[in-house]
Amino acid sequence: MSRIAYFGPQGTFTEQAARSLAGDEELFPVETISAALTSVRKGEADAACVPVENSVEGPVTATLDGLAEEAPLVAVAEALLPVHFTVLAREDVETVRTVASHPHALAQVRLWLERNLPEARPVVASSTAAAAVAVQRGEYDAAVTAPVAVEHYPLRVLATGVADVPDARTRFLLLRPPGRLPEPTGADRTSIVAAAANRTGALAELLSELATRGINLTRLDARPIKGNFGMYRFFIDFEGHVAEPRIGGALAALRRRCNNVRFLGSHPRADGVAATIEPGAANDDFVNADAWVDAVRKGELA
Ligand SMILES: O=C(O)C(=O)C[C@]1(C(=O)O)C=C[C@@H](O)C=C1
Repeated sequence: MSRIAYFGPQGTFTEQAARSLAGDEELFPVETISAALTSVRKGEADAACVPVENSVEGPVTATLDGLAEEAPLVAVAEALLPVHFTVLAREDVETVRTVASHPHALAQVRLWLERNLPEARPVVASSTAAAAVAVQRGEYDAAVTAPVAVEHYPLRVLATGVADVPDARTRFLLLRPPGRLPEPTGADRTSIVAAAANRTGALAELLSELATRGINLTRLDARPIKGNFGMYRFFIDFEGHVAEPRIGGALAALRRRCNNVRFLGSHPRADGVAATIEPGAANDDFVNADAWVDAVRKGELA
């Protein structure tokens, strides 16, 4: 049976995302994002489920860095979860003095903590569920967790539905080694990571390859190339599927221009939003234009 490694332990948001993406695969938790990616690279898992971006706190850098380095992995599916938290504490705690969670979770409840647990010092844990485990062990007084965590960690519920920003969401990826790609649906997302050359206008040139083909970006993040101070790689997500001529053409152009470009997948969007098509930038426009050039080359048209 195939297996999906997810960023755990049990009771994380990532587990919920993995359950929503899994078919009959067996799920197993690992302690870190990097361990989830490694288990696929080593063949211990067929796929990994990890968070990639949050609407309040931005990119999950461990995922981005882990995808840019070592053996390639590609995203074949994504999940988008609404994020509101439950705050759990040990029964014996009267005043909460320490509250643990994943850094992305703490960032999403900063105001709530200041107002409701003013004496609590925030402490970073490897995940929301790891924070609940630490509270059970007596290391901290309270944890900011996913709502499902209470089913795994019987702690006292101090608050539910906690979120500084209503409608916060996190997007998760299901990653596999390169192989067959999901079919295009018309509402797809393609992801790449590219290192632009270190010269004036290099990033603008790279982005213009997408803009001139009418390709709408959905995310752009820069991450340092470790060991090269001042050098960055760019993670770019955009609408469309590599099977489409305009997307294929853009990737070929980026391959020509960039020091380094890695394909990170084309898969259906979880929100089902169809790609924006600018006038003259539909797939048929590209196919017809190529057919015209072919005919011109053969002397059949002018
Ligand atoms: O710790 C978890 O429960 C996770 O799944 C990680 C994570 C994240 O990395 O953003 C997922 C969703 C929430 O935004 C908080 C934490």
